Amino acid sequence: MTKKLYSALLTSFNADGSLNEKGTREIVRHNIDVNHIDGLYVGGSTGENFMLQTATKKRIFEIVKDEAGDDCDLIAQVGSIDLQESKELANYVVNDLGYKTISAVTPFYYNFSFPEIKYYYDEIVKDVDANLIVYSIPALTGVSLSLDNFAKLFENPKIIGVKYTNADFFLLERLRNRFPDKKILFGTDEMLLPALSLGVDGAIGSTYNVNAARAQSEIKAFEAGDMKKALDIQHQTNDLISAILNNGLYQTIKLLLQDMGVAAGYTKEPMHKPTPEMESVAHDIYNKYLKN
Ligand SMILES: CC(=O)N[C@@H]([C@@H](O)[C@H](O)[C@H](O)CO)[C@@H](O)CC(=O)C(=O)O
Repeated sequence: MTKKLYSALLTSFNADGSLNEKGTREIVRHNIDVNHIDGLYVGGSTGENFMLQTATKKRIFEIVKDEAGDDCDLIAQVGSIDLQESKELANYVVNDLGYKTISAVTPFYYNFSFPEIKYYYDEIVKDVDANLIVYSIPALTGVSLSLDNFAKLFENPKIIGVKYTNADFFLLERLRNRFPDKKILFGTDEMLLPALSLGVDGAIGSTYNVNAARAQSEIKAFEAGDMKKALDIQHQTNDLISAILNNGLYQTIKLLLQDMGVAAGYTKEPMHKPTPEMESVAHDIYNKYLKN
């Protein structure tokens, strides 16, 4: 399989919202030992990163690096609307922990100009010996980068690609066509097959924590030219994802991991803890789509 599959790593929290180190380590191990994942995207949306204090973010990066070692590729998402925090996190994960690749979400909330966004990225990566992958997720940040915006960001040789979580497949095709040597990792699990057909280098997503086997089979079928099999698998995957989304995304993935024997813990407030109904639905989803 030449296309790489990364899990957007979940973080395990205790009922009181504190970090559950043991559970987070179990999620890492499950991805490596059971999912045979190519890599982990640490500190992203799925890790509930944007609700965490700097010290907690640092502890998670440290735990994951300690647990994973060199067993899989690691990308540390250090983006923040506090540029100083992003630079502090970049310096910590690269110089203290040994991460080789960092990522940063487009700065959001204050409607930054593109020159301010370019400054943000160049500042984050300039003082560390690492490469950076832009994290573009317009639906959640409200920041849509144009093809020319990407071209300007990519002028920095340390900015090696993009985690593209966007339904705009025309822009995706234009990016692939114009930047054949930049890494494009696709972030919408429901649309993996169309993204593969446009030539992405791989995928990063939340549902791969529990559905990596199907995604790997889909990629293998695609690479073997069996589009019918690949589409059949995408249909199965999207039945699963629809059920997960309808039941509560991160809560349900954590409940599914618990059915797999992984202490995935709770989500962080204000996200609600699962209700008995959600727990029952998650068990049904596991039994229907994931039980071996
Ligand atoms: C908002 C969100 O969670 N997006 C996911 C997807 O994997 C998404 O959960 C999946 O496609 C189901 O909708 C990823 O793009 C996010 C991601 O990679 C990250 O955690 O940074």
